[in-house]
Amino acid sequence: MAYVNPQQILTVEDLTVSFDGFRAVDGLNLYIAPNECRVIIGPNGAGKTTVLDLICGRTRASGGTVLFKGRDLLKMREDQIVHAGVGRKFQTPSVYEDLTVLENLEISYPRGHSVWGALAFRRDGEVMDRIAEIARTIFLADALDEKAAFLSHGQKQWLEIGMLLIQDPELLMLDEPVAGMSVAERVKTAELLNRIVSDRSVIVIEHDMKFVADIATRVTVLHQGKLLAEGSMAHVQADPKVIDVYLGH
Ligand SMILES: Nc1ncnc2c1ncn2[C@@H]1O[C@H](COP(=O)(O)OP(=O)(O)OP(=O)(O)O)[C@@H](O)[C@H]1O
Repeated sequence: MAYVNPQQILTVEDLTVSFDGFRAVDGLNLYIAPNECRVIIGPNGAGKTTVLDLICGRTRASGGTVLFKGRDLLKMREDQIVHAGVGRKFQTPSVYEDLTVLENLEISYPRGHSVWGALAFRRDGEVMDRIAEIARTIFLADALDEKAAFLSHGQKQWLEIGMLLIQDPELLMLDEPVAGMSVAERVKTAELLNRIVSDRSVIVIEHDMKFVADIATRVTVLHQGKLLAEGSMAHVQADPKVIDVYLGH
């Protein structure tokens, strides 16, 4: 059994992946605390999305360690990682357009792994209470019967976050969640993330620095697959290396 540091929910050490000899992520260390919102920033191609792909099992690492509550994620399949409590949202929203908000949340409700569990699923009180709670959290309580196709882009992003939240992940990873959102939607998304982080840790990849300032507990700056800087928003914003490769552009 690996040593579990209660100060960290996720321990990433010396994480490396090479694509045909090119190191997209190169010896990365990352330590995520419970109830932390960590924002990863950096120029295009820095390796940000690849880091999330490695943590969620979508891409296989060439080397290093990824421990989630002491469990070695690099030895687990993508579905096992989800089941262990790691949720991942990709950049483009992937909701079921033909289903209503309620149905999208309902099919995302965890109900065990067996086929029988899925078949025996009922809209019981517990499930409906949870759906109502999540719908309030994602600002869609009044849109439960709306088909997802008719939602705005921002609302689709929130719905997808809700589909992850209903599984109650202890670590939620979001890739550019406010891309394409209006200013008002960005403000509400920051409010949403600040609320949900009281029950879990969140890792967000983001380019909008106003949004980063609104949500980040700490900021990690990647450059060419390596850690360039880390700390509070004020700390990384004042770092000449960060200004040079990213913020100054
Ligand atoms: N499966 C892959 N095969 C080959 N190269 C890849 C693969 N995935 C990522 N890369 C390369 O790794 C580098 C890092 O890509 P990644 O998408 O992680 O960067 P990023 O920091 O998320 O960039 P952006 O801000 O543009 O999304 C890029 O040069 C990319 O082309």
